[in-house]
Amino acid sequence: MAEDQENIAPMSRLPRLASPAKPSAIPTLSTGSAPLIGSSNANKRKLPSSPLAPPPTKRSVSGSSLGSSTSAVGLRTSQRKPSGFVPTTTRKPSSTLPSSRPASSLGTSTRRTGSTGSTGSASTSTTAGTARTRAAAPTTTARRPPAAASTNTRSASALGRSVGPTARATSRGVSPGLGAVAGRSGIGSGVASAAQFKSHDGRLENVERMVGGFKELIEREQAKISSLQMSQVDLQALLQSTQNTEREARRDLSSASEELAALRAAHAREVDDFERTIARKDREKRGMEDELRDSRDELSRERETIRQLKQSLAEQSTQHLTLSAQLQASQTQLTLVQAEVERATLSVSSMKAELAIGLENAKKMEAIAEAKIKEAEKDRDVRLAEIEEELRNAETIRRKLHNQVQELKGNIRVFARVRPALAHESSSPDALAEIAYGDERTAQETGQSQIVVTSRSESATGQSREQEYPFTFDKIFNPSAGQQEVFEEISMLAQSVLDGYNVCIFAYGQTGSGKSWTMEGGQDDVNAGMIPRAINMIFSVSNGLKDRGWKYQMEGQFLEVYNEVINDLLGNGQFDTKKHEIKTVDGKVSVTDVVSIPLNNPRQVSTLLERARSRRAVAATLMNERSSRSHSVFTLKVKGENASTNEKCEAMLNLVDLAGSERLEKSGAGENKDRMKETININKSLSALADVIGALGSGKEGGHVPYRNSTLTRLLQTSLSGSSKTLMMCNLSPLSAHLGETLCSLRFATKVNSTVVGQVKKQAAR
Ligand SMILES: Nc1ncnc2c1ncn2[C@@H]1O[C@H](COP(=O)(O)OP(=O)(O)OP(=O)(O)O)[C@@H](O)[C@H]1O
Repeated sequence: MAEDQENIAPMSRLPRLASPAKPSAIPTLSTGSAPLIGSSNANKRKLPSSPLAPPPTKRSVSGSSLGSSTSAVGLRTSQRKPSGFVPTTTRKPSSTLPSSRPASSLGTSTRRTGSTGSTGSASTSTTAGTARTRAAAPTTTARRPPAAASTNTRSASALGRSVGPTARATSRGVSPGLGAVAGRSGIGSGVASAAQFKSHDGRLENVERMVGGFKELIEREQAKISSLQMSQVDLQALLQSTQNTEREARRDLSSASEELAALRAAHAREVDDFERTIARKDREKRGMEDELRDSRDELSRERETIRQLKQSLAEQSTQHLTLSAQLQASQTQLTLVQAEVERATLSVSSMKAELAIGLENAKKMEAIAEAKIKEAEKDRDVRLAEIEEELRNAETIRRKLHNQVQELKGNIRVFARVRPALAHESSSPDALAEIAYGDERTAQETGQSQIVVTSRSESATGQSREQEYPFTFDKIFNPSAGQQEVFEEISMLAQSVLDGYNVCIFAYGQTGSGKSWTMEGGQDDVNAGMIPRAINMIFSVSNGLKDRGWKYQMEGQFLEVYNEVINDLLGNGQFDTKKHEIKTVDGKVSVTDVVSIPLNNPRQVSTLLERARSRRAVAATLMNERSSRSHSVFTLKVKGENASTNEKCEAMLNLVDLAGSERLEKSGAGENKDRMKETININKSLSALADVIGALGSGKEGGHVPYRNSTLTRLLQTSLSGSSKTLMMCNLSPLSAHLGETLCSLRFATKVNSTVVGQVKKQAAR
C-alpha cells in the first residue's frame, strides 16, 4: 500500500510536470526544475557578484532548451572564466564555495528531483544521502580527478538507480494502479490504456533523456565543483600561506618598526648629543675667540709696555750715566759733608750740654715768672675791683652831674628842628623861607642855639620891608640833621627815666612840619624816630645796669586824644569803644581801662608801635596827606630795683606827638564840619597846654595851673609839673608859605623855653 501510495504520488505530480496540455515539456520542466537549476544557478548567481562575472545579457541569450541552455551556460561560464573562479573563490572562499555546499545543493536538487521523479521518499533519502556522501568526497579527493570522474560515474549510476527503480516502480505500479483504476471504473478499454501507455512511455523516454541530460549536467557541475573545490583548497592553502607570510611580514614589520623607532630614538639622542656638543664647542670657540682677542689686546698692550719700557730703559740708561756721574760727585761731596757732620756733631754735643744748663735755668725762670704772673693777676683783680668801684662812683657822680645840669638848664627844655624841603616843595627858589642858623661853636660855648627867620613884605607905599626874627633855644637842628643827631641830644634826658625821673618829650608844630617823623620816624633803622630809639637805648642801658645790681620791669601803653576823647591804641578790636577816664591818685595821673603791655625787648616795642599806627585816626587835610588830627601819647612805665644797694625807682617816659598847631583858615578844614571840630579841639588843647606852661612859668608858688582845661593837659599833668623833665621839640616847615605858622610856633616855643618850673625831683618807688 505504501508502495502504491508512493507510486501514485509521483504519478499525480507528473501531469503537472509534463502535462500534455502544455506542449512544451521542457519549458514546464525547466520551470519545475527551477530549484535544481536554481540550486545550480545558486552558485552561478554568486558569480556575477564577482567583477569578472559575465554580463546578464549573455545569460538571457542562452538557448531555449533548459538542458542545453543550462549546460551551455554552465560550460560557457566555466570555459569563459576558468581562471575567473580563482579570484572569486579566493576572495570568498568560505561563502561562495563551502566545502559542504555542493553536496548539499546537489543533495537538495537531487531530493527535489527525487521528489519529482521518484516515488519513494526512503529511496530518495538514500539517494540524497548517497549523493551527499559522494558529493562530499570531492572535497577530500579534490586533487584526484580520476576518482572524481569515478565518483561522477557512481553518482550518475546512483541517479540512474534512483531513476531506474522509479521507472521500474512506475512501470510496475502503473499496471496495478491502472488496472485497479480500470478495474474500478469497469471500463476495460484497451485502446485508451495503450495510448496512455504510449504517451507515458514517450514521456518516460523524454524524462529519461532529460535525466540523462541532467546527469551530464550534474557531472559537469560536479566536475566544475571539484575543480572549484580544488581551486578553493589551493586558494585556502595559498591564503593560509599568504596569511602566514603576512603575519610574518607584520611581525617583521613590527620588529622593523620597533627597531626603526629605537634607531630613530638613538639617532635623535645622537643628534641631541651632537647638537649639544656643537653648542658646547661653539661656546668654547667663542670663549677661545674672546680669550684670543684678550690675549691679542694683552699682547698689544704688552708690546706697548715693552716699547715704553725700552724707551724708558734707554732714557734711564742715559739718566743712569748722568746719575752715576752725579753720584760720584755726591760721594765726593758726602765725604766732605761727613767730615762736616762730624764736626757739627761735636759742636751739637757741646750745645746739648749748654742747652741742658739753659733748660735748667729756664725752668727756674719759669717758676719765678709764674709766681710773678700770679702776683700780677692778684694785683690786676684788686685793681679791677678798684676800677669798678671807681666806675660805679663815677657813674653815680655822672648821673648826679647830669641831673644837676638838667636842673640848671631848667626842667623844661626846648629844641627846634627845621625839616628839609620835600622833593615836590623845592621846585622854585621862592618856595623856601629865609631861615638862618647861629654859629655852632658859639652854640657849644653858650649852650644856646639861635635861629633867625627873615620875613620880607611890601609896605603900603610899595617899599620892600625886611624883618628878622631871631629865636634862641637849647638846641636847633637845621634841615640836614638826621635822626641819630637829634637823638644824641635827647638820649641823656630819656635815660633819666632809669634814674627815676619822669620824662616828657613832645613834638609841637603845624601840620606837615615833621612831628611824626621826629617821634616815630621812618621804617628803617637809619630813619627810626625818637620813640624807638629811646626805648632801644633804655633797654640797652638797663641791661648794662644789671651788672650793678639793677633790675627793671617795663610796660608800655599808647593813647590817642582825638576831639578831647581818649582812645586806647593798643586796645582790642579796630576801634576802642571803651570810655576812659583820667584819675589822679596819690599825685599820680592814670587812665582807666587802658591796655598796658609788658615789654621785655625792643622788638616788642616796634610791634606795639605798628599796632598803634594802624589804629590811629588819620584824616587827610589840605595841609598834609598824612595829617594827624589827634595827639598821640606813648608812655613807657619803668620800675627799677637794685638788690645790692637796696635802691628802688619808678618813673615814666611820655613821648607825645601833638596834633597840628595850624590856624583854622590854613588847614582848609573850614569847609568840613568834622575837620572844623577837630581843629577847634586841637587848638583848644594846644592853647590849654600854653596856658598850663604859662601858669607854671608865672612863678607863683601854689598858683592855679589850669590842667583841667583839656584832656591833653590833664594827661600830661605829671610830666608838666615841676617834678618832671620836659623837652619840647618845635618842628618847623622850611617853606615860605608856612612862614606865619613857623613864627607862631617859634613864639610858642620861646614862651615854653622861658618857663622855669620848680625843681626836678627824683621819683622814689613806693
Ligand atoms: N627831618 C625830616 N627829614 C626828611 N623828611 C621829613 C623830615 N621831617 C618831615 N619830613 C617829611 O615831611 C612830611 C611831613 O612830616 P610829618 O608827617 O612828620 O609832619 P607832621 O608834623 O607830623 O604832620 P601832622 O601834624 O599832620 O602829623 C612827611 O612826608 C615826612 O616824611
